[in-house]
Amino acid sequence: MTMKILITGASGFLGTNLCSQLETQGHELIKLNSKNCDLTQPDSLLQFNDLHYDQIYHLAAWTQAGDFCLYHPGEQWIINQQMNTNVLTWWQKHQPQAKFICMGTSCAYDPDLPLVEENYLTGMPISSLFTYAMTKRMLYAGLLALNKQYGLNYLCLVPSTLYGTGYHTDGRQMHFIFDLIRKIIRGKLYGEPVILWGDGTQSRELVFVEDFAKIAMNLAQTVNNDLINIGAGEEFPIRHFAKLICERVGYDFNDIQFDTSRYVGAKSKCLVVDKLKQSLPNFGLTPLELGLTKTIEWFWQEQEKLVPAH
Ligand SMILES: C[C@H]1O[C@H](OP(=O)(O)OP(=O)(O)OC[C@H]2O[C@@H](n3cnc4c(=O)[nH]c(N)nc43)[C@H](O)[C@@H]2O)[C@@H](O)[C@@H](O)C1=O
Repeated sequence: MTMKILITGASGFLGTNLCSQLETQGHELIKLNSKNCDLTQPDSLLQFNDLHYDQIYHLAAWTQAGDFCLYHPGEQWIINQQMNTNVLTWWQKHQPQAKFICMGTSCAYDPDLPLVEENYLTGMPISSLFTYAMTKRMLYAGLLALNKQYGLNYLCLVPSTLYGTGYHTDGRQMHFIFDLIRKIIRGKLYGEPVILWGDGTQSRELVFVEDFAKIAMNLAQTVNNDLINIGAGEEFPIRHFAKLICERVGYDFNDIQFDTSRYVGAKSKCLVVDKLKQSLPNFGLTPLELGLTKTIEWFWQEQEKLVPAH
């Protein structure tokens, strides 16, 4: 069955991948981005009322990786609250028949508790990401409220860090895996020192973006009114990722320096994925080694933008 689907954040990293897979399935897409629809404006979505959507994917969020959240909490609160409120209001008023699928964040969890769905609204998020985390908790609170009062149907997906081809190339701060690749390639090409943040023992897990998009599309068809973690279920220290990249780029891992004065964030961040496994028992993720090889190949293709000589 082909569907009418509206997507916010459609030109972002996940949005691009998701749209291309939805298009392959023949769905009719309305793709929104910050250029064709300013979601901070209350009436910005009214122009899309002509269609009645089967699904709305709300992917847009105002954030960047690295230490960006430390320095922009005020803007993050205002912009994300405005966007989420406007999108939810429009859904309730004009598109209540649509299934609403949106993104949570792993940093909403209290790092001292197990990262299991029941704890999403429990305890305190890590202080460096507090504001962003709380806006995502409020988005989820909005889903619960609209479901309770109006019976609207939602799905909230909580991703671990995504990686793969098609990440942004416009100079915004990068999630660690892309920054590691960028720095190690620069070390290889230009002999620049490779300086990573922290002592490299902090751990993260990765999910290949194409896998994430497939999982999201699958769960959107089968799961109603729930919040589900989407992770690999296995995390590795930053050093491990750096070693894998060094092997593929041809750079000596022993030449890497670690700056313990830089942003570290959570020491560990591995989502409990029991619910995901119950919902999709047969789904296998792209192995890390393969996903990393593909991501590095894409980096080389984008060399001019991602690792320019100056
Ligand atoms: C999904 C989630 O993702 C983000 O949270 P994060 O996981 O803390 O951020 P990250 O990917 O930038 O770093 C992961 C780890 O890697 C270490 N690290 C080492 N060396 C580099 C480095 O060179 N660059 C970066 N960026 N990190 C480095 C860094 O110190 C940290 O320990 C938030 O944007 C948040 O908004 C969010 O939702």
